[in-house]
Amino acid sequence: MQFTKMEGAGNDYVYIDARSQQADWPELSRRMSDRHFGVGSDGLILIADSDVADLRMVMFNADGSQGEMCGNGIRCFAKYAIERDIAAPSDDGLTVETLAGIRTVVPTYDGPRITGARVAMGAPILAPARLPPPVLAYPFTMDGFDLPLSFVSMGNPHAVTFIEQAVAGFPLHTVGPKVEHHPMFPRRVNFEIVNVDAPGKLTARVWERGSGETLACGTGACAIAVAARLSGHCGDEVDITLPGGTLRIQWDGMGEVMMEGPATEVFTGEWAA
Ligand SMILES: N[C@H](CCC[C@H](N)C(=O)O)C(=O)O
Repeated sequence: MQFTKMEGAGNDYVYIDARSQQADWPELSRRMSDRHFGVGSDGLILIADSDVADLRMVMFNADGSQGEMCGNGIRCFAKYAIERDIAAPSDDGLTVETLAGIRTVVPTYDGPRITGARVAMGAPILAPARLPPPVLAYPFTMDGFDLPLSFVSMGNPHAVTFIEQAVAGFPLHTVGPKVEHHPMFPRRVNFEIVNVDAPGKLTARVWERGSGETLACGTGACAIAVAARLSGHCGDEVDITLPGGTLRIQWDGMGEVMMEGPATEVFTGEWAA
């Protein structure tokens, strides 16, 4: 089975054209994501046909669970589809059906090559089930750390915390899974820790639901930007520096969140297992 490895700000996925083939995709994501016995990736992304958009993106985390949306992934998805003439973007961009809704991706070019994209990521959802929105700085502690949480959904759930301690030294690999699996989050949660370096300049790390720490998270960066603006840490535009790269996010406090970032094809291969 042919696959293509791509990454957006270091958040790397295996891409497979599934329009005319079927497989046990959750199991394949688990096996292909393994960084020793498989290809090595944060998960699997399928190109599929859609009745309501140019194409449909189906996304699986490394543990085989399905994510509603993937911000870094959708930029690479658009590059994959356009460069292989699977779909042609209109002047408004490529429309992609996801479980979070239809998203529009506008590719950015360096000559003939697509090197990134600008994505309309939808409006944030601030109302978790049983708490009055917006939920900012919800009192929460874990392993002795004070981690006031802001809840933001971009179609997938995020819990964002702003901390004084440098995120680089935070024990994310011990605290992250405990937040991801906390009973407060019946569908688990993506967990972001953030430093406010300066107005409009944030540094963050992400523990992703179903994949562990990734080098970047597109929906997570959007959730961070929304929580930061609502908390007074930034205005309408913010650069979020993650271990794998920097994503530029814009949100005017009302409409859709806009995300800009890179998209890179690394290699193609044949899955033999
Ligand atoms: N782990 C996420 C899906 C991938 C999101 C992330 N890689 C992105 O770029 O948005 C979830 O289960 O909601």
